[in-house]
Amino acid sequence: MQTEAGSSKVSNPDGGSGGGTMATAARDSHLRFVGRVYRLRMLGLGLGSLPVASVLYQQGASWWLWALLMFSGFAWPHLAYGLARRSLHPIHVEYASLTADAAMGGAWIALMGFNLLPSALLVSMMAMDRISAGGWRLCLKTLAVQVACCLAVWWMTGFRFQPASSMLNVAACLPMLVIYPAWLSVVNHDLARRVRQQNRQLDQLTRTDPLTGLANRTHWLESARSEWLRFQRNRRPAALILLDIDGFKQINDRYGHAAGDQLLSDLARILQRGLRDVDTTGRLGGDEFGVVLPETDIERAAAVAERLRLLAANAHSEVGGEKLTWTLSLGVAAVAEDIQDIAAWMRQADLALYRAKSQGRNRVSVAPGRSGPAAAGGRGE
Ligand SMILES: Nc1nc2c(ncn2[C@@H]2O[C@H](COP(=O)(O)OP(=O)(O)OP(=O)(O)O)[C@@H](O)[C@H]2O)c(=O)[nH]1
Repeated sequence: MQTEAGSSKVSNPDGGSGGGTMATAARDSHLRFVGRVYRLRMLGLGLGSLPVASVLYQQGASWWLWALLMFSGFAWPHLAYGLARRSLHPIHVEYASLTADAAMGGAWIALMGFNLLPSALLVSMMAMDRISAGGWRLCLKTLAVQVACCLAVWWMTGFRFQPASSMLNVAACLPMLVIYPAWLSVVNHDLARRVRQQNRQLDQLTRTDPLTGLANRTHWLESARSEWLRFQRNRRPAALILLDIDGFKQINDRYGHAAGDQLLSDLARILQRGLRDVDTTGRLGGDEFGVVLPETDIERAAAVAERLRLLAANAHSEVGGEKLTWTLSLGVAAVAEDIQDIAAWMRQADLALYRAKSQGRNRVSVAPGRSGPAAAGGRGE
């Protein structure tokens, strides 16, 4: 509850600057919060009525106090829910209702003559509820209202003070004592689980290219950097492949941007099928993709690049009922002692890719390194 209550501070229910969608999302989130508080209020006030009823019974209370108890215990939760749901600002109405809950709690404590156990139970359960809904700030704010209301009613009822709790009072407290904290824990646990799940989804979104589902540039570079670091520490081999669709601009111009997008997705599928799970494939931007190959020397990386080239050359994309064939150019570079950082490693692979393009495209070019001079794979057709 804390999370959604907190979100009200940044959202704009009027939709002023954030637009209609944001306002609707904020309202939905506030209504979910209202719904959760409604269920808790029904349970809490319903169970809380029992100890109060036990004290009223002992006092031989008048009918209007019983009527008031029926209202606050069983009618008020529905009224508060209806008011919040109908309001343009459900969150504001809900906070007002939470404050009213606290005021009623304070009044009942005074009306019970501070009967010790029921009073302590009401104070602690309401504090738990407030902290869960809005943190310490809401708790302290409503506590002040609770104390003020308690003192006012105490004064109006002639400062009655009967703190002794009977066995009946103790028994009447038990259902609330047992059920309410357990229920609140379930609700909070469920909420924490949902927040964790949303964080995971958010994390996934920030790492993924939305069109292809591959790693985005930032995530891919992190992966390349960790391989570079592993080489620095343990001298474990690794290689990068940078690849680019040949003449992608013409394909876009001729068949349209949507066809180009489809081709990018097809390429992503080919790369995922043609590589190991430990390899990281990412879209670096436009039609440029990269592969990080851990535990792979330059010869094996060149063979992998050649396999990808052939897979792409033999595949086709369906564009408007037409079969479209396309090719890749690929540059390969292995990590080596003279590569000072990830930017230098990328530069090597990029130069190799540039060479593959300038030598006629649809080919693999390997960066010159300690393993030998620059080499280029053939067209294969
Ligand atoms: N469909 C589509 N096109 C994109 C996207 N991002 C970039 N592009 C286009 O990709 C094209 C890339 O063109 P270039 O960098 O000239 O590459 P190319 O045409 O493949 O030329 P070479 O690489 O030299 O073979 C540009 O026309 C971009 O507008 C995208 O997300 N979807």
